[in-house]
Amino acid sequence: MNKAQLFEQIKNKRSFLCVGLDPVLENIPKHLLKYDNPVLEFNKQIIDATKDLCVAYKPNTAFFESMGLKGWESLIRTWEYMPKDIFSIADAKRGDIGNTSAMYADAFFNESKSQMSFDAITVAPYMGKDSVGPFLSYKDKWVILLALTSNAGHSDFQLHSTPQGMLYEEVIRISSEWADSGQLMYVVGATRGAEFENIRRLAPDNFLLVPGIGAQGGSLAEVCKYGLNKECGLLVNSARSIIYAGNGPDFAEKAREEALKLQQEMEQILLSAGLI
Ligand SMILES: O=C(O)c1cc(=O)[nH]c(=O)n1[C@@H]1O[C@H](COP(=O)(O)O)[C@@H](O)[C@H]1O
Repeated sequence: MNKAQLFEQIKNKRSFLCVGLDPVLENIPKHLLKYDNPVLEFNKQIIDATKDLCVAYKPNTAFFESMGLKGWESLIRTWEYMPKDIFSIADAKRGDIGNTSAMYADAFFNESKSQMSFDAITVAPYMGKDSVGPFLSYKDKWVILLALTSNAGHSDFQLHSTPQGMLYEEVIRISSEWADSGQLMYVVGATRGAEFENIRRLAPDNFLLVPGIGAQGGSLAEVCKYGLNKECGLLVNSARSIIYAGNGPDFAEKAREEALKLQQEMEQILLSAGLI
């Protein structure tokens, strides 16, 4: 999916919500345990309940990898089940020397090898251009580079001063020479609302993947104040606050109610900004 198609979807659905699919077997409703693959059933029902309200799904691969063979199967089947007009993000946070990154890229982009072909993957920038390049060589796919993350530990490295500015600013400045805003997005945590003005100066046209709304306490209004651009430019992710809104037989309806609240808030923001 290209940038224009993503923006079209945002306008049509009046939403820039990304639903995080981070299933934990112990937390999913007990009545699903009778299914052969409870995690897959959980994901399918969440997708059915939210697909008209969100523009992206982001399974975090850790939640699948931790379940071994069955987990990989759940990830593949979940990807297959996602409507293909919805942006799909493999939140895998990969990055290694070039020939290894090429294998990671195949793992999430090359359907003929791995049975999955996500639209985007999250990538750690730490190892530099030759580690990110193999992901970018898939020209119709997106790389979402970690810039300023939502966790407390972001200050350990990302806020360190360099002669040119903070390290996360360098990540954005340097990486923006590797690909344009049609292929490169950045992760910026919602918990860093005040930094969005600065980030938009460095990356005016890139989409930003913004996790940290909901369970981590980030504010949608604060993110949007400076984060919106002329093509919306934001994919705001929430996982736990949506997928675990309920844990009884009506969990999917509860998830929908939470997603709807966010979609309605987003609709007002898009209207106020004159984007719809
Ligand atoms: O890359 C990410 O998605 C990510 C980056 C970041 O800085 N913070 C962050 O929370 N995430 C992911 O976003 C999701 C947040 O989930 P909730 O806090 O449950 O909404 C998890 O899958 C995290 O791994």
